[in-house]
Amino acid sequence: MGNPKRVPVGIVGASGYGGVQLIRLLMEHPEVEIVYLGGDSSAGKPYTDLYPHLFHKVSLNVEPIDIDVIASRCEVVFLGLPNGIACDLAPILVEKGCKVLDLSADYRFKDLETYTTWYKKDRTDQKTAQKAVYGLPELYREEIKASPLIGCPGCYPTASILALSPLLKQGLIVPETAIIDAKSGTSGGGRQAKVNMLLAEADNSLGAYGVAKHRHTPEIEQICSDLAGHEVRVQFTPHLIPMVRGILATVYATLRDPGLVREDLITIYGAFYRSSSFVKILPTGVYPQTKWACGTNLCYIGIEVDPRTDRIIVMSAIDNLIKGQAGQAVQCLNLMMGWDEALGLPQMSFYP
Ligand SMILES: NC(=O)C1=CN([C@@H]2O[C@H](COP(=O)(O)OP(=O)(O)OC[C@H]3O[C@@H](n4cnc5c(N)ncnc54)[C@H](OP(=O)(O)O)[C@@H]3O)[C@@H](O)[C@H]2O)C=CC1
Ligand SMILES: CC(=O)N[C@@H](CCC(=O)OP(=O)(O)O)C(=O)O
Repeated sequence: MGNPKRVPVGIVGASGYGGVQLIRLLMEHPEVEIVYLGGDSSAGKPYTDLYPHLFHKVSLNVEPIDIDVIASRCEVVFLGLPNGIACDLAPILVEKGCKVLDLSADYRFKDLETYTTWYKKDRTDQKTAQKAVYGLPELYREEIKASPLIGCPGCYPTASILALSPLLKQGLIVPETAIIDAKSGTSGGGRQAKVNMLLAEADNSLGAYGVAKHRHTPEIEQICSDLAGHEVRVQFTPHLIPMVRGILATVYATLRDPGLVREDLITIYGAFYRSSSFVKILPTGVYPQTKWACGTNLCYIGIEVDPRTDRIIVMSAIDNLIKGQAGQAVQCLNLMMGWDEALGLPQMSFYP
């Protein structure tokens, strides 16, 4: 029997990287109890068949995805599934009174036409999608508190948007000049086997992919447009880098006022993120490394200005599986439940 005071939580897609990261975080969270783990091909297996090192922590089996079972047992449901599946499950779960946090792209877009264009899936859940809030607490804290359904951001958008937000909100850059050059570790691609993620393919190499067509572009543009108050287009290029965890996004943009120096911008960023304890603005001349963020829910931001080109260069580092995925979802849950936003979320990496 579990502690009856804890909130019963289910994880659908528990066998994936997002799922196992949620388990790690939620097992240390004082207010919740995991009561359901759901999967597809892994259904029926003891969870520790999939992640044997957790044998002393997790005794649950993976169960088939049965919406009535999930809704009857869980007050909160995390969906860590491939894109295009949550939109069939979330409307029913929300209708049955569950709070839902979707890790996929299904509830990130206000405009479902944009979703359909990029994700090639027609949607019939417009009513549910309207209730969804983009799960980036640093920008939408109050909206998250009031919503039953959170569309948690993608990993690249989290790093990129946190780097650009103060600039766009305060009109400090020419928005169309923004270029995002981002690198991700291979866990960003999930646990399912893919040829480009084989050690022999990815190790000792670095390359771009999805150039001028990655699906995170419209997601980043949606939030940038919201911040700027008009439509914004950005150039986003992701790269796969031979490490397991972490994203480094380096963002370039032209400053409207060439008189601004890096110390001014560090002050502006510090003020913008004053109430956001997970965003760490680095001091003058310090640039972030992914290792500092790995294992934490932090986003480290370093700022530089090149007076020869009048460009600002903002470097943003996160752990793609924590601030870029499972940790951010737990941060949102804390807000939805009225708990301390930082509850159960790690703030110190294992570095060095
Ligand atoms: N990895 C990352 O850095 C980030 C990922 N995301 C997003 O989070 C979501 C989960 O990602 P991640 O954990 O990496 O993915 P994984 O590939 O590691 O896991 C996918 C999960 O979905 C289940 N699944 C696969 N196909 C189906 C299906 N047809 N029906 C039901 N369940 C299915 C799998 O179950 P089984 O194993 O039992 O078949 C598994 O539990 C994705 O939408 C991803 O885009 C968001 C931010 C960052
Ligand atoms: C390295 C790698 O493959 N990364 C993934 C991004 C993961 C993610 O955040 O994807 P969603 O928007 O689907 O949630 C990719 O580029 O497809």
